[in-house]
Amino acid sequence: MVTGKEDAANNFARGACSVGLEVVNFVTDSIRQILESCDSFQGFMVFHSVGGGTGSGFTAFVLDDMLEEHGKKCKLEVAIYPAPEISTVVVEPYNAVFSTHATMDHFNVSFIADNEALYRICQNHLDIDSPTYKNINRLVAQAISTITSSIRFGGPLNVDLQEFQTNLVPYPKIHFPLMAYAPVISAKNASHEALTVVSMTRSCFEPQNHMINVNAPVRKGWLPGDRILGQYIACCLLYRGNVVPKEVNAAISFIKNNRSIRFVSWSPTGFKVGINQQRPVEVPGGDLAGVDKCVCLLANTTSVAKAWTVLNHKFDLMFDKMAFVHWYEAEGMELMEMEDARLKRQETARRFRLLQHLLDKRSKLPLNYKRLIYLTIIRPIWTYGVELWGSTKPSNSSRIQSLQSFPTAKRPRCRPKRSPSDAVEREVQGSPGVMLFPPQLEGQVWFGVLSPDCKYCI
Ligand SMILES: Nc1nc2c(ncn2[C@@H]2O[C@H](COP(=O)(O)OP(=O)(O)OP(=O)(O)O)[C@@H](O)[C@H]2O)c(=O)[nH]1
Repeated sequence: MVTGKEDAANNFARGACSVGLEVVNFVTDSIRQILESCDSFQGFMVFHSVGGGTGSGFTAFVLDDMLEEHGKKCKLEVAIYPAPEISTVVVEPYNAVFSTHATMDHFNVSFIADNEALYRICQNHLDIDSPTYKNINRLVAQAISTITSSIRFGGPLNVDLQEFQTNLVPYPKIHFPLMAYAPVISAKNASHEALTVVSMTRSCFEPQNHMINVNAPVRKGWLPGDRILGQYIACCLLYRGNVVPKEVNAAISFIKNNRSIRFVSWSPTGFKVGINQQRPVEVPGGDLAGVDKCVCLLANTTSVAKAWTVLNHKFDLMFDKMAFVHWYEAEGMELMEMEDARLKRQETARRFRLLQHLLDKRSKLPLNYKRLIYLTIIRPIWTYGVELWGSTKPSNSSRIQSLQSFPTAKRPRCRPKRSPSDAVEREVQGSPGVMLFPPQLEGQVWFGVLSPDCKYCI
């Protein structure tokens, strides 16, 4: 354990440059010593908040230092993000944006939570009027314990750390899944609750049980005309305790058939499941009741863009007036760096929003915008392979593969009757007679006019 008396005064730059510099060697040496004593070192799990100076700046600094040695190891992050309404630090938006900018390339998966959502869960389910950090930390700890249980105990369907990233991250940098945990029941109500796998799973998908608040109202002017409806891209359901695969399958089909829970159309399997037979353990005398089973949901959903929209807006309000910027400059940060961080953050939020528009069937997005999405996101994935294919049926992958190798060069004016790009094409074909060709056509997207007598045209 490394401790110190001086803090970073809520300043990312102080944690990342001046004060951080004094202790970074001591910290990295301690980490190295721990790693040397590991039998089977899988990767790092980093827990921090991004609102203050130490959690944001110093974490980024230490990670930079460790990168050379352990660049290939899996790095997971559990981060406390600024909540939309409650805030304990004025410069929180700066620290959060700089921290995300600095660590975006280091972390493979970032599980995000915010204190507002955690307070709400404690109030609604544990009947605590004024939750403290102890209450909310215990709740988050239960979820993290479920995530790591497969490393510590055996089970019929174990999930290791590497598998999270493969299953949860469909595109580079879209790696911010939300967390939900069930059951959250207070010790005094435990005897009244009937606990089934279906009910637990369903409650994880209810937005009010998510550990990040994505339901905050988007205020007028923040994102004109942009209604962010969450669509699940990929989910990990990690069960613990007295759970059998048959019950899990029933719960998943219940979720899939529930019309209020929306999934993207292009992720056919959508669920990664882990089952561990070790029952959850409660803190003696704690708020959470002891139960014989639990589930933790990790879900990559487009609704997370809402959280960033709120954060970016707050950042812009201050940065446009250059408010508080001198504190960061005084600690060695340059204005260019700050501007760069803002742009990178906006870019990530934009990518999430693009996906949302593309996937919403009622989308009125202009054709050129959809084409841009196809070019920048979808096509590279199809061309260079996507990790989610690992979980598709072999028959499906060979079909996708064969369609990718379709000798389109011979018929550059037509497309196959059925192609993996159907969903995209349906969206893109906003106007009659316009169509999109498969990605192999000399690195270009082709638009052409349908030929009525061509057997490859629909
Ligand atoms: N969930 C949770 N949030 C916390 C806890 N401690 C602090 N926070 C939140 O984390 C954010 C930053 O907290 P600080 O403790 O000021 O940050 P720090 O990383 O220590 O940075 P400096 O104080 O500037 O060195 C605030 O929004 C707090 O509300 C905790 O124990 N649990």
